[in-house]
Amino acid sequence: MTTPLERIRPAATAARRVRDLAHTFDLRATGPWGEETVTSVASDNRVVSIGDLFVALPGANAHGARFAADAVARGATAVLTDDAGAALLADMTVPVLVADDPRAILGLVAAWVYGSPAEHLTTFAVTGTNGKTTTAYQLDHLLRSLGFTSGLIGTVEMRSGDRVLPSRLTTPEAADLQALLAAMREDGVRTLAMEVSSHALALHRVDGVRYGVAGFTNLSQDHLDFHGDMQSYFEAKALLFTPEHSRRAVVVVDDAWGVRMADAAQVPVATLRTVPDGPDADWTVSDVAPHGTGSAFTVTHTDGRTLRTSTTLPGHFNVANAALALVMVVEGGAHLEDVAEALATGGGLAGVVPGRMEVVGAGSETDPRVVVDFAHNTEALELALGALRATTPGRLVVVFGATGDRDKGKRPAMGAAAVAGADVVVVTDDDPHGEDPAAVRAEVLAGARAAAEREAATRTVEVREQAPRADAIRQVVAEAAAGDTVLIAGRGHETIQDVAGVDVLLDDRVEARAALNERTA
Ligand SMILES: CC(=O)N[C@H]1[C@@H](OP(=O)(O)OP(=O)(O)OC[C@H]2O[C@@H](n3ccc(=O)[nH]c3=O)[C@H](O)[C@@H]2O)O[C@H](CO)[C@@H](O)[C@@H]1O[C@H](C)C(=O)N[C@@H](C)C(=O)N[C@H](CCC(=O)O)C(=O)O
Ligand SMILES: Nc1ncnc2c1ncn2[C@@H]1O[C@H](COP(=O)(O)OP(=O)(O)OP(=O)(O)O)[C@@H](O)[C@H]1O
Repeated sequence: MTTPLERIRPAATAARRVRDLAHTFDLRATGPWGEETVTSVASDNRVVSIGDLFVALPGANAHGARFAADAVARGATAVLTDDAGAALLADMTVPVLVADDPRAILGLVAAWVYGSPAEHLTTFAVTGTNGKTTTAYQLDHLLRSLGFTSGLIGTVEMRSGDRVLPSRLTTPEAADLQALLAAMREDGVRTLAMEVSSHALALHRVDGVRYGVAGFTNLSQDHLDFHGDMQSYFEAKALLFTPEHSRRAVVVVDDAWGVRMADAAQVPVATLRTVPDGPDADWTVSDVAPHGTGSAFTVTHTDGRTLRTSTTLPGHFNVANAALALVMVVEGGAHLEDVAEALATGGGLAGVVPGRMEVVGAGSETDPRVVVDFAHNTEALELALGALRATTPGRLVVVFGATGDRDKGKRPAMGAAAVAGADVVVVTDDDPHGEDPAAVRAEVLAGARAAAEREAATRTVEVREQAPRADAIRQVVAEAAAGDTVLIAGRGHETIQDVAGVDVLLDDRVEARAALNERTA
C-alpha cells in the first residue's frame, strides 16, 4: 500500500549548531562553514522544512543526494551524506557533512538533534512475525485504561495526542521516528506502544531509542526476500533484545524460536507461556474459556501474582497477544492490582484493532458472518481459520491472495493452509505490485489444488480463482449462507491496492459491507 509521505513533527525544537553535530559524530565537512544551525532532521526531500538537516542516503532506487538541491530550496540548512553522495553534490550553499555510513548513524544523529525524546517517555516495543499490531493496540488500550496519555506507532497509524496519521511503514524511518517522538513529548504523551519490524532493526531505524520493555510474539516464515533465511531474520529481531535497544524483555516461549530468543536476549527477560504444554516460564496463561466474542484467561507468575481477565478478540493467538501486553505493562512497573482494577472497569482488554479479526457482519438467521483479517502468511492464515472454525456451524469460506514482489516461497504453502482450514477457498489478488497478478494467483492455486487432491479421500474442499478482489468478495458474500463464515484475509485495514504502480482504492471492509447490504436489499 502507498500512503502519502507525511509526518508528525514537533512545532518547536532547539537549534543545534552544525559545528557541534560534526564534532559529536566525527563527521567530515565540506562546503561553506559558519554558525549554521539545524532544528530538525529529514531523510526525504519531500518532507523537508526550514531548518532541517537533510540526510541523503544511498538507496536501492536512487541516491538521496539527487534530491539535496530541492531539499535546500525547501529550507534545509545542512546536508549529511556519504562519499558517493558528496560526489553528486556541486555548488551547495549549505554545509555538507560526510559519514562512511550515514544510515547507521541517522537514528543517533536525529535523537541528538531532538534532545533524545524517547528518554522522556515510558516506551513499549513489540516485535515478532505475527501479532505486533494487535499487541501494540492492546498495550495502548491498557495504558490508556491506566490513565496515561499514550502514543501509538505501527502498521495502521501513528498517533501523538490528537495528531493521527495513517502509516506508510510499520516502523518509520529514523528521522521521522525521532520527529514523531519529539512531537509526543510536546503533546504531553507519557507512554508509547510501538511496533518494531525486522526491517527497522536491520536498517537502523530505531537506533537512538532504548525501549523500557521489549516484547516478542513469535517467529515464522515471512520477509525472506529481505532477510535471506530464517537465521538472519531471527538475528534481526534479536537486535531488539540488546542493551542498545531495550532495558528488559518479555518473550513468549510458545514456539522454539521464542525459547531461542529468551536465550539470546542480552537484557533481563521474563518468559511467558500461553499454551498448556511447553517450557517452564515466569508467567503462564491458564483456564482459557470462551467469553463473548473472545476469551477469558488467567495470567499467573511463579511468585503467585495472578489476574483473571478477558479479550474481546477471537482465537487463542489473541489470548497470547493480550497476555503479552498485560505482562509487558506489569514488567514495566505497573502494579498487578492497578492493572486488574483498570481492566475490571473497562471490561477486559477490549481494544478494537482495525482489520484484525474485525467482524464486519456478525451473522444472523439470514446472513453469514463476515470477518476481515490481516493474515498474510501461512501461520497467520492457519490460526485465523482455526479460530473461526470453532464458532462456524456451516461452511468456512476464505478469500485471499499473496503479495506480488514479496517472499514467493510462501505462496503454495498459503494455498495449502487455506485448504487445510476452510471448506471453500477462493484465490484472488492481494497487492500485485509489479508482478503479473495471474502468475501470483497461479502459484497460490498450485499449492491449494495439490492440498485439495491430497485431502480428497477424506473431505471435499472447493478451490477456485476469482479476480479482481472486489468481485471475489462480492460474489463470495452473496453466495454464502446463514451459519457460514467468510474470512477475507490478507489486507486488513488497508485501503489502497498497488497494481503495477497504480493506486487502486480498495477496502475489504467496505466491499464486504456493500455485499451484505446487497443481500438485504
Ligand atoms: C527495504 C526498505 O525498507 N527500503 C526502504 C528504503 O528504501 P531505499 O533505501 O531503497 O530508498 P530509495 O527509494 O532508493 O531512496 C533513497 C533515499 O532517497 C530518498 N528519496 C527518494 C525519492 C525521492 O523523491 N526523494 C528522496 O528524498 C529516500 O527517502 C531515501 O532516503 O527507504 C525508503 C524511504 O523511506 C522506503 O520507502 C523503503 O521501504 C520500502 C518501500 C518497503 O517496502 N519497505 C518495507 C519492506 C518495510 O520496511 N516493511 C517493514 C514491515 C514489514 C512487516 O513486518 O510487515 C516496515 O517496517 O514497514
Ligand atoms: N500472536 C499471534 N500468533 C499468530 N498469528 C497471529 C497472532 N496475532 C495475530 N495473528 C494473525 O496475524 C495477522 C496479523 O496480525 P497483526 O497485524 O497483529 O500482526 P503484525 O505482526 O503486526 O503483522 P505485520 O507485521 O504483517 O503488520 C492477524 O490478522 C492474525 O491473523
